Amino acid sequence: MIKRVKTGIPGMDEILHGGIPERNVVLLSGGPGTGKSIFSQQFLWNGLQMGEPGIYVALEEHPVQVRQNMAQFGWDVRKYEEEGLFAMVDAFTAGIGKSKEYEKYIVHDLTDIREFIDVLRTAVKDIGAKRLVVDSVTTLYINKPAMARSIVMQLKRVLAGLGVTSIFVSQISVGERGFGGPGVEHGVDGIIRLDLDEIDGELKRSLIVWKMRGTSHSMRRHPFDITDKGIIVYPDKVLKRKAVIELE
Ligand SMILES: Nc1ncnc2c1ncn2[C@@H]1O[C@H](COP(=O)(O)OP(=O)(O)OP(=O)(O)O)[C@@H](O)[C@H]1O
Repeated sequence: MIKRVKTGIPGMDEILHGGIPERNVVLLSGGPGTGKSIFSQQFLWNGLQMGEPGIYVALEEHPVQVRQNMAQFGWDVRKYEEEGLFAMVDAFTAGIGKSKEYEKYIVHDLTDIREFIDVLRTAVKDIGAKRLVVDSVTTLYINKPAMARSIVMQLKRVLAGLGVTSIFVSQISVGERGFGGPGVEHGVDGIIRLDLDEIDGELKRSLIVWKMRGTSHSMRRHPFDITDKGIIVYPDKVLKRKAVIELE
């Protein structure tokens, strides 16, 4: 029996037939505002509630902002940071400004993937992390798409080797069909895609598990909502992009 890591996101583990197989690297792909950051923060918060330490690698937003955003959903990570069960990796400020005074883990040069990996490895070992989120992995290779696969594979080797289950956030454009480029898509162990579609004059959220090595999973497109408590997925409903169908 493979071990699974429960996302704890209502409805999501049913779609994954129990959870994400341990050590998988999952690409969480979607356009702007589709809920990628909230999904991955909820994954880490739920891990903390289950006694699994986690790491959030912030490349898109200031770590202070990330903590604030999480607290809005009731996910106040500061206590866990003090207890050494949660770590924020600041890959946003490059250590410029006040950050260097209170951030413990800082990546100074994003073009140096070795430094990036070293900081992650140190953080994982320090807190005994079981879960890790890179938000977003796209930022690491936005200016060098030819390096995308190599960067993702290096990260995957190190993280899986350390026993961590990871979510890599992948940013795509509105209407883009893929998930972040062929090199990356084939390299990762799983792909979950979040979508936002205008249907009858209203934006509807849905997600689909496109692949997940090590397990069967729902092959349907499921609607989901974002609420004050985070994401809720509806495993008994299917979004046909024209209408929501209730399953028996
Ligand atoms: N409390 C809330 N209740 C309902 N919806 C919310 C709430 N807070 C945020 N949202 C929705 O979540 C969206 C932002 O989600 P998130 O930051 O996870 O997106 P993202 O996919 O990471 O986007 P980007 O790639 O642009 O950073 C907002 O646009 C809003 O629609």
